[in-house]
Amino acid sequence: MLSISIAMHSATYVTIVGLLIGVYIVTRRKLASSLPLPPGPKPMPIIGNIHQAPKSHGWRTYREWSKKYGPIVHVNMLGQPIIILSTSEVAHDLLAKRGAIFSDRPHLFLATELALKGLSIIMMNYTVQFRQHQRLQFSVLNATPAAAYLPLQTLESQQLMNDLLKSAGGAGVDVRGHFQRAVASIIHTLLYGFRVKNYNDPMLRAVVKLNDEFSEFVQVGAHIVDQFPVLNNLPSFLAPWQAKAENHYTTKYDLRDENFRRGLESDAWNISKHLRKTVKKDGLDMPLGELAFELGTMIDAALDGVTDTLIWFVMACITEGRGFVAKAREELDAVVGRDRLPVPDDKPNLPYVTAVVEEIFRWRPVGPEGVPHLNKEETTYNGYIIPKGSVIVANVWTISREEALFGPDPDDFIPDRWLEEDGKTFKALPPAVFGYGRRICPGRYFARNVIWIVVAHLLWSFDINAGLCEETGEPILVNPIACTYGLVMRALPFKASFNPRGPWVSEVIARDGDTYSKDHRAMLNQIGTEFAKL
Ligand code: HEM
Repeated sequence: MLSISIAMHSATYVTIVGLLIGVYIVTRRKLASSLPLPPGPKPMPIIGNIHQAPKSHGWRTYREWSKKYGPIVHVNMLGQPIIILSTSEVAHDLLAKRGAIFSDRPHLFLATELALKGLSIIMMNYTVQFRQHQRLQFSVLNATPAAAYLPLQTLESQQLMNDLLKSAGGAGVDVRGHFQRAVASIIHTLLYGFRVKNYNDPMLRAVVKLNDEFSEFVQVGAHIVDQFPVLNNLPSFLAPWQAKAENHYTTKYDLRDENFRRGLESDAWNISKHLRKTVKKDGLDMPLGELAFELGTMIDAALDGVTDTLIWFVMACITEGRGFVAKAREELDAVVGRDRLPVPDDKPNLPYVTAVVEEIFRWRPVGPEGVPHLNKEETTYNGYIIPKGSVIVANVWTISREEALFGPDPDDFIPDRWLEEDGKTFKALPPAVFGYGRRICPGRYFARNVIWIVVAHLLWSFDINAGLCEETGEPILVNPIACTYGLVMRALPFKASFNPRGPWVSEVIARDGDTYSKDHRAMLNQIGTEFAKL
């Protein structure tokens, strides 16, 4: 969590030591409350728990802490209280039921710097300005508008099956590029009116690079300036994060501005044009540059969350045995048959496939530490005090593994845990992956829809196995938990092979063939017609 490894001039250290002593004194005074802080590892004077802070993959340590100290843990990082919530109940009690005070975001310098410019919507506090953005998000992402995107999501999934079919028979492919292209194409078509046909498209590569950078910016405590904003007054050669933030901001601004213009100039309906109209019609106080960033935030959130969830599904197929795949196929064969791909209308009759999707979110939540919240007022909970301005981490990794809710063997991929004994009715289990309360992910309907379609198509179409070693021809062993650390948990690159599970698969996929000749403008205009009726 806290990797304060920034090389600094000795003057900086003197400043920091002074600040630490100041913070220690202030913190001690502040905590002279009658109620205790939640339990947690024993802190040292001044530095707090910094010596115990995990250098990376904090969610692993948080799980251990929750076993030792319980569902609500307090740690102190150089005076900054951090509260880690590890059961669904405490996360709901605080982040949802007390949303009025738990809906701000912590000051993470690099991310907040962008937010202050009105450009990182996800890191804005819950202000009037933020709520305008949220209204726009809901207007295009809620369940009803999201349903209008199903035909386009289905088309891109068909294109994906077509792309994967071409790789059949070989040693396997790194799927990230194929999935990124498909997800990027869906979201760029809807937002800006153009499809993305190649994963090496320079625009797509730029978005991916910026997302990787942002994922690092948002780690709690990754930069010492997050704890001590005063350090930002240092000359720029002592404050390397300033150039980093500025460069990130400029690159992002140019990219989003260009895409937004493309959207506005396009002759078909798209979300850029739709939201610009809404802003005018509703008289919202939002300059066009800020609206461009609203759209860019949706692009980033969709690309990361959806792509990585799909990659974890492939990982589950390779490493978690064939049991669930066979069961899903039995259902697909009975309901869909073998002469067409599954379609969204089949969903009510395919509960097991839906349970597979829920299990991916649980087994590998792509944001294992959620997105941090911050409480703007001091409050108490279950006999503990939660100081004002605490960073609140929903420990999604552990919440998704609560045996009391999800049953035994929480580290195993078992879709059946979502269903009652009849195999059809869903249990009322609370998913954690999309966050909580007023900041819950507005893209969750969109995400669930597209992930369901792609997973149903993949299960219907392919035997998915580990890629083969080029020299020996043997399957390459894949570590099912090897992943990056950041806001998003990405599987480390691995190869997977996609072979049609029968001759009918190639026939059906080839029958639709390449989808680029389809008129996506007509599909967009159809969405526009449906929006006009809402
Ligand atoms: C599997 C896919 C996805 C996952 C796991 C995911 C997860 C999350 C989480 C955990 C949050 C923060 C919630 C909180 O603070 O409690 C969030 C926020 C957000 N997500 Fe998603 N998301 C996904 C897909 C999408 C998609 C497809 C879109 C848009 C098309 C989207 C748009 C957003 C936006 C705009 C926010 C910021 C909301 C705010 O700060 O209040 N997400 N998402």
